[in-house]
Amino acid sequence: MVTSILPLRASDLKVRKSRRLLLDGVSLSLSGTGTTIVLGPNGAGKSTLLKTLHGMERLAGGDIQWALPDKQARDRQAFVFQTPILMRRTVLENVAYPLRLNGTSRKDAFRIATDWLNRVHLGKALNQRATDLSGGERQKMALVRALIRDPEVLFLDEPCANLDGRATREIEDLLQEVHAAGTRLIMATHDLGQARRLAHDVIFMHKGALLEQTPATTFFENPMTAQAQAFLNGDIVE
Ligand SMILES: Nc1ncnc2c1ncn2[C@@H]1O[C@H](COP(=O)(O)OP(=O)(O)OP(=O)(O)O)[C@@H](O)[C@H]1O
Repeated sequence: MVTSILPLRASDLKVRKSRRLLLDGVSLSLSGTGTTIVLGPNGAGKSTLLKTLHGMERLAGGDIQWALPDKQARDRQAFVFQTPILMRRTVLENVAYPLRLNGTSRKDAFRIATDWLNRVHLGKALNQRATDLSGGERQKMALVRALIRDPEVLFLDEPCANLDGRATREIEDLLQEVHAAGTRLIMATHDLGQARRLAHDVIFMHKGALLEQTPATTFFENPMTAQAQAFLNGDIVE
């Protein structure tokens, strides 16, 4: 019996907005293990790629196939945005929300949410309004809200942008833990140091095209394309 939504196979994806192709024929496959980091210069299409794979963008062409039917695949994925979406409720209610939607009782949802919040040292903030949290706290809250239904695949779009070193480290530690527990991570970042710390393989995007998908060591030591070499050198990538 097939129980995993992976592998994911995407072929010739095209996404068009305002007559511009934001994804231009992207094909890739993601198997069951590892952490994939999506790199590329500003505007390369990293966010668009993640949102497209998660089913948030309308395809102008191409095809996305999960190993299980779409409904099951959707239920077993989560997405963390660069700027967390906050409900005007308490931290506890925010984190418990996906479980409540799922039909979990209020008592059980609050208990599980409390455990998760303690795990990221937000136990003292349970009853605060989410909107009163700092940037790092908001992102930790968004991350545990995404994790609370134990997704098999977690997409993250620049989750540590604008965070200080300590908050970044806490989030990376949690990501390492959930990866070790079996969650497949696919994450865009601007931070090359973070990419080196977390990546098992790298997708390199440029102008809406996927130029490389290789193991991280190959990418960092021996990138194939001139654009990736320039990017790694800190040059302007044209
Ligand atoms: N709704 C839209 N309409 C038109 N163009 C858009 C739209 N959304 C994004 N774009 C453009 O599509 C391109 C790809 O955007 P995307 O956010 O996917 O890139 P990115 O690699 O994540 O960039 P960044 O690193 O700056 O976050 C950019 O040039 C962006 O300006």
